[in-house]
Amino acid sequence: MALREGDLVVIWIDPRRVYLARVEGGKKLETDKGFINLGDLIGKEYGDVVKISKGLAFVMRPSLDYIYAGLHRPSQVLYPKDIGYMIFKSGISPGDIVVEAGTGSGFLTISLAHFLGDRGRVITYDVREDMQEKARKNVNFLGYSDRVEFKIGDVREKIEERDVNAVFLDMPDPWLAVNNAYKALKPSGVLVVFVPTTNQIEKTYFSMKEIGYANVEVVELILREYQVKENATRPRSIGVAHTGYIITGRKSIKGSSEIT
Ligand SMILES: C[S@@+](CC[C@H](N)C(=O)[O-])C[C@H]1O[C@@H](n2cnc3c(N)ncnc32)[C@H](O)[C@@H]1O
Repeated sequence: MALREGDLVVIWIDPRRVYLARVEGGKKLETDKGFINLGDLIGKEYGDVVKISKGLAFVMRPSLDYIYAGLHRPSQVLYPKDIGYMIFKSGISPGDIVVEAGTGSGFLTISLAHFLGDRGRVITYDVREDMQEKARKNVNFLGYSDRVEFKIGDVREKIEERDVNAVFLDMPDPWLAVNNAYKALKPSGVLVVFVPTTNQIEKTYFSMKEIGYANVEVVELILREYQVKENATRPRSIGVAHTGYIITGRKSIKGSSEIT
């Protein structure tokens, strides 16, 4: 289908130059490899290769991986390998309602909104208004504003929602919020927590067990990227060595003391 004014596109020049933009008459995307007039994309199609001032660019339909690469990130963000597993373990489906804290740059928020679809809803809390303003820009830019509700609030003190399908916590002291998450969840709903250090695991794990979560598990996902060269294919020597740990558990209405 031909591209129209307002369509979202990924402009791929090379692996280190991937840009997220909207087709817009009179607007330019400037890069160190040349510029592209975004209005010139009207009538082109996803998959086309177009001329830019100093070479060529591939015009792609935005998928979550390139949306991720193209957005601004004012805070430490979750990595795709962790987000993928967190969504998988949460048991959520399109159309579900989830609560999240903290919003940060909104990368998990966006991934959840993308996955939950038009009928789904993400209620995202942060204590910092400035963080949410930046995340809101990312959410609006992607056209997901109807799927996301921003709330300023400390989830250690209160989570207003009830009967939600899943709660996601990426904040410094999640063990102080697991009780409020328990109250917010539907029976059998899943709490998913991300923490970067091992001392946070123990505090979170034992708080969850004490409150009555069942199936409490902790994992770390290790991702290794490869460079592929003839007769020299091997793991890349640079990359992200550590991200964090994922703790998951389900709300059990009877309490989890007899269930491990
Ligand atoms: C590491 S960032 C979250 C990044 C986010 N998951 C992403 O992928 O972009 C942590 C955020 O938690 C917020 N935060 C810290 N304590 C909180 C609390 N008690 N309640 C709500 N938000 C909190 C911080 O202001 C910060 O924006």
